[in-house]
Amino acid sequence: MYCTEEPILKVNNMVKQFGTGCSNCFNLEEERLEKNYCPCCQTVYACQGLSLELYEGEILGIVGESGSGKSTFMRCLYFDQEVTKGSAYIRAYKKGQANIFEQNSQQKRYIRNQIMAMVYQNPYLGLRMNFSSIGNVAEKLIASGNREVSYMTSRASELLNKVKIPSYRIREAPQNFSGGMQQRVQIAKALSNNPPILLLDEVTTGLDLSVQANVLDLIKRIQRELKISMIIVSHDLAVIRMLADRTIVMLNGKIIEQGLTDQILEDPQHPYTQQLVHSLL
Ligand SMILES: Nc1ncnc2c1ncn2[C@@H]1O[C@H](COP(=O)(O)OP(=O)(O)OP(=O)(O)O)[C@@H](O)[C@H]1O
Repeated sequence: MYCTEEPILKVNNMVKQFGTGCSNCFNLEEERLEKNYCPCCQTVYACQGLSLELYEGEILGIVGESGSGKSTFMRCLYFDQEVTKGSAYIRAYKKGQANIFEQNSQQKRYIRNQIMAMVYQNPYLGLRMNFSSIGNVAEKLIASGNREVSYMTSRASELLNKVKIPSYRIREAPQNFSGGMQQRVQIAKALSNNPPILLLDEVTTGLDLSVQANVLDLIKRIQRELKISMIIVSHDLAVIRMLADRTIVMLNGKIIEQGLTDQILEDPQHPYTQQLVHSLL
């Protein structure tokens, strides 16, 4: 299925560096490639030329240890940070003909509202904690031009219902909710404008195991129902195993292995991936 279709998202050679670099950065490339920073000037090369594709209706998992560059990749893709170099094209945006990283801030806002949505590990980044939950979802609808109160109320209630926030609590602020509920409100908010792409960054990290399982089930159910394409980032291969059709393994800002999730789990090629898989057993 995935090979014959045009991808809905294509990222080419994304580079993100923190620091200005020095003349030694590239002379010491071998040494630097072993890590993700230049030992001379300490510039961090968080993403070192990442290229990937996302296909319609699939869940793509990105796994890697802390510091491997997963979150930086997501933040750059969602314009929370500016890329240093690279391009990305989305089929639903200008028919995939425009590099989204080169768009002006108004266009980037449009892409964040209509084309992609993000669920963050830290709900404080995705929600206004002291607004009502229904207000949080409505905010995203307003940002995309909706003004009709009755529509916004019914759409927000429908989405909060979908993520199993009890109807008698939808006017409560997320600051009163448990971690799992806050993540569910974030998911409802992210879905409000029916984006074709959903980005999920360590969304279950820090939650109790049973709460984690509920959120993962919810993500799976939503993907099945809405056929939305997702990129899910986690340091936990068990999370990726449960959700992802395809998996990318990152280390030191680079992709070291990728393939169907089953393939990666059954026959990991890179020593780091082998270590990850063995730690699951
Ligand atoms: N604002 C920043 N300034 C300098 N270095 C940064 C900054 N943000 C991230 N880094 C560095 O970039 C590298 C990649 O970080 P990133 O957070 O993307 O990794 P990660 O795989 O998502 O890990 P984690 O799950 O722990 O966040 C790390 O070496 C990190 O220290």
